Amino acid sequence: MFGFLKKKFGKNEQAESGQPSAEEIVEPQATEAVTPAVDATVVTETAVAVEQPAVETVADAVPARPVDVPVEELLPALAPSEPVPAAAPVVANPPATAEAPAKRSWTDRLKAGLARTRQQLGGGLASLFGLRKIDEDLLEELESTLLMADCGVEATQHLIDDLRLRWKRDRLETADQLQQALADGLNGIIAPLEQPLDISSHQPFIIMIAGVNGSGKTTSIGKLAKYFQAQGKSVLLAAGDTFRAAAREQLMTWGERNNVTVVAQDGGDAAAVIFDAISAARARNIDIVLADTAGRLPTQLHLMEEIAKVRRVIAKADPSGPHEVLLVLDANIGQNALAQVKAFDKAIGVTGLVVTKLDGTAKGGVLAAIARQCPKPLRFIGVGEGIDDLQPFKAREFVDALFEPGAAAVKNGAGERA
Ligand SMILES: Nc1nc2c(ncn2[C@@H]2O[C@H](COP(=O)(O)OP(=O)(O)OP(=O)(O)O)[C@@H](O)[C@H]2O)c(=O)[nH]1
Repeated sequence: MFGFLKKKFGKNEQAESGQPSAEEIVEPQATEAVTPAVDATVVTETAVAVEQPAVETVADAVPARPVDVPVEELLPALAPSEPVPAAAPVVANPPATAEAPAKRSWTDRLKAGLARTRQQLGGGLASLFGLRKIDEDLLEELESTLLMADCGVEATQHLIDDLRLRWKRDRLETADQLQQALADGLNGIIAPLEQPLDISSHQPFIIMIAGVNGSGKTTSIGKLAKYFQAQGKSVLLAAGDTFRAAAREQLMTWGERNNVTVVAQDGGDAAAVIFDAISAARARNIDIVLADTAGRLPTQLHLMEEIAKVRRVIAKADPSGPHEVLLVLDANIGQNALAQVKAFDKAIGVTGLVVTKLDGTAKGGVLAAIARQCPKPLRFIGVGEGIDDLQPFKAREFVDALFEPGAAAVKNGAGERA
């Protein structure tokens, strides 16, 4: 919490005019393995791209790069002898104990992560259902419970209407039956959000990551890098959060952990870093580019304009890109997520969502609100800080974790209609 505040304050005063000082391509373990010839290809390709007339139209976004500058000057960190900056923490082998909790299955972690929302929803329902008969008063109380779990007015109304219908039509009597009906109703609402990200259409597949300060962008990039690597894909990270000094190091740490190349720059222009990262990825036949961006609030209009520009520059680097614009939402913000989706969508055309920190909140119902009011494919959900704590969203799995079968009856020792 305090760390978050610290970061937030450190970043709100973002300098917009910083120029790049030193650009780096950091390859945690493979620095020696990359031959100068490969590096030269990367830079050459970058230079060629810059020569294209179209790029000149975004000169305001990308610092002008003389095309005849020697390779070493353009991207000095490409030289194999260049060491990783001292400021970059090296976590090549994180302590085994740090990863130990991640040995639990995803289902277990999801259940544990959703404990607070389950307590709000499932537990709240258990106490509602357990001791009384199903009637309109109970439905009314249920409505409040759903609203308190941040399901939002629209989704809540929909769920209650659906429940009333099932209660009468299916003659529901027991707490478990009602809970099951609610689970089915919720599943019906959020199932359309389940649209797994297909990265097979382009190579490199460029994923731009956006969101407000501290929503979990950089952490999610680290987790995604591991996730995609596990699918047999090669990944390159672009340290496009050039405003917060620690963000670059944070990304490098994730790069170290996953043995993934990170293209970074000491300060300077996010668009330029991402542009170069795309060129590097193309030269190296990388499958996926994960491009970080600085956090910003939708109310910071100049920063929203800046991120729109970053998006345009990505399109200059690859006319078909970005192939995915992921908005990272902190589940703790509840209903505010809706405003964030709308604002970022307007600025950069959001194509998918990541909802993080579902483990720290009782507001997991916000997924229902998103599904009803601003449906965007929910690609991934995060339920913890561990590297494996981010996985593709699966509606039924989510609902099952929220409503464990039998919870209502067990919790109260009585599930039958009174
Ligand atoms: N509990 C929990 N913490 C998370 C999750 N995802 C991210 N975090 C934490 O949230 C904090 C902020 O994450 P960052 O990845 O730095 O967020 P960011 O959006 O890159 O931040 P800025 O660059 O400041 O905008 C870190 O302490 C993360 O460990 C999650 O799913 N659960």
